[in-house]
Amino acid sequence: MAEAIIATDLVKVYGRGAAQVRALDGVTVAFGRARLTAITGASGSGKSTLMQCLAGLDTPTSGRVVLGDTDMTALSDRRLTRLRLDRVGFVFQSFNLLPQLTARENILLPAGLAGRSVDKARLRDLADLLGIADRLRHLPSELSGGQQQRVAIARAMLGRPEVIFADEPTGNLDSASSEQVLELLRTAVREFGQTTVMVTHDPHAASYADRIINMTDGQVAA
Ligand SMILES: Nc1ncnc2c1ncn2[C@@H]1O[C@H](COP(=O)(O)OP(=O)(O)OP(=O)(O)O)[C@@H](O)[C@H]1O
Repeated sequence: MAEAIIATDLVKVYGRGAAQVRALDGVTVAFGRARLTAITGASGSGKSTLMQCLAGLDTPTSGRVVLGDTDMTALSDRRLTRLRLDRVGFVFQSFNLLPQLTARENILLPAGLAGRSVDKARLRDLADLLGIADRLRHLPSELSGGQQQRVAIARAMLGRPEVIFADEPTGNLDSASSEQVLELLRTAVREFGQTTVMVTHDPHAASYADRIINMTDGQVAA
């Protein structure tokens, strides 16, 4: 199957009564395997809500999300947590590294939580590819923002998850570090066939994608 994720008729409503917001207003969209897809749109258009629903971090009010052959919207919270650990990788704007752990320990954390054995050779190769091989023993506070984000990308890639979700991955980076991070996400797609979905409001970041999905008022614009 050429699609890694298929979302059908996704609706997400926050709040009630007069304060009600339809953050997603009937979104149907598919994400191709081994492709880098960017989700763009104005502030408040529903980008983050869509990503949260696709990644199983939030539950849509109605509609369906299918990852591979699994209907995520039919899963219990416990199974959804397990699915995220086993099959999804995350990269966030704020890096989300644990400050008391070294770069290496941060990279290994999801594998530890999932009870997966670690491919040490892959860890070395990834660290080389991402240019952090000599930083692995350092704490996040001893790394630049760009290095921290590359550690977060290594963490997301190590277990070869079916999909990597990146939420504004360059939002806290200077332009040189942003270029590096975007090149590395492209490399992940090209070299490892890693399906990647990136939320960004930056047109330049979106230009690295194979495909751009534009959100307007909770809908995918034509
Ligand atoms: N937890 C929440 N409770 C209530 N309303 C919310 C919540 N999360 C998002 N919203 C609303 O849903 C709409 C879509 O928000 P969302 O964060 O998905 O937009 P976005 O496109 O990612 O915006 P930005 O680029 O500013 O991050 C907005 O109107 C927002 O205020």
